[in-house]
Amino acid sequence: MLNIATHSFTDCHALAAALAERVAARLREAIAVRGQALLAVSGGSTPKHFFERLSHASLDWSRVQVTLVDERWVPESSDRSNARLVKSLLLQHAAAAATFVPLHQHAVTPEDGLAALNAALDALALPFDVVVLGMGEDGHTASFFPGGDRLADALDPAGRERVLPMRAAGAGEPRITFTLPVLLDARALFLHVEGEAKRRVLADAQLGLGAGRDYPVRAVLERARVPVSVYWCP
Ligand SMILES: O=C(O)[C@H](O)[C@@H](O)[C@H](O)[C@H](O)COP(=O)(O)O
Repeated sequence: MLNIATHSFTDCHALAAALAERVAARLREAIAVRGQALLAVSGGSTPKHFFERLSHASLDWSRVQVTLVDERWVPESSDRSNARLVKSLLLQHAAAAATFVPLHQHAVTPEDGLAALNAALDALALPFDVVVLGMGEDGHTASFFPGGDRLADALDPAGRERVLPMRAAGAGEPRITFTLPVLLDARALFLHVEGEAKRRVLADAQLGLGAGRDYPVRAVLERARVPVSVYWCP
């Protein structure tokens, strides 16, 4: 039995507001208990309204570290950069006081940048308090792409790496991604999915039927130790 709580909205702005409030509450709780909070967000197009709402949340952002679940290996000057997205939409207003830990390093390939990235990640107070995942219509989440060259390593329950490079036909540029064990250590897991096509993909992944059995997102749903809160709107 999968541990999933689904929150459906008819209006995506209402979803963004509700998700931002839930995430903010978890960050406040972490600050109250541990004096700091660690948030990992996804990039792509889905989280834009959510980022805008969360950027106004009233909490002590100076105690919050923000990073990405995964990143495209492009400089911040690229429109494809998730860091650029987070900086422009999330790290503004109240959230401008947060500390951002980017994944992309000044190196040509993710492999070349791995040592520098691992050194930078030592600053993170893992485990994550909150992880917000997205999902693609091919069933990928984070950079766990179907057919990804390091997919098995990234999903390996016994894997020791915090991050791994990933290349896949559907990924565009090379990626860097937190591995599944690190993401599943999170104290709270959210999956933000919008649109009818993705609803069907997620339903197939939940049922584990046909193609759904092999969708990488199913590994998250199956192995999560905390409930996965799915936030969906059409
Ligand atoms: O960098 C990325 O692409 C992401 O972090 C990725 O995992 C994303 O969440 C999905 O691809 C959904 O992307 P959209 O929101 O653009 O559909």
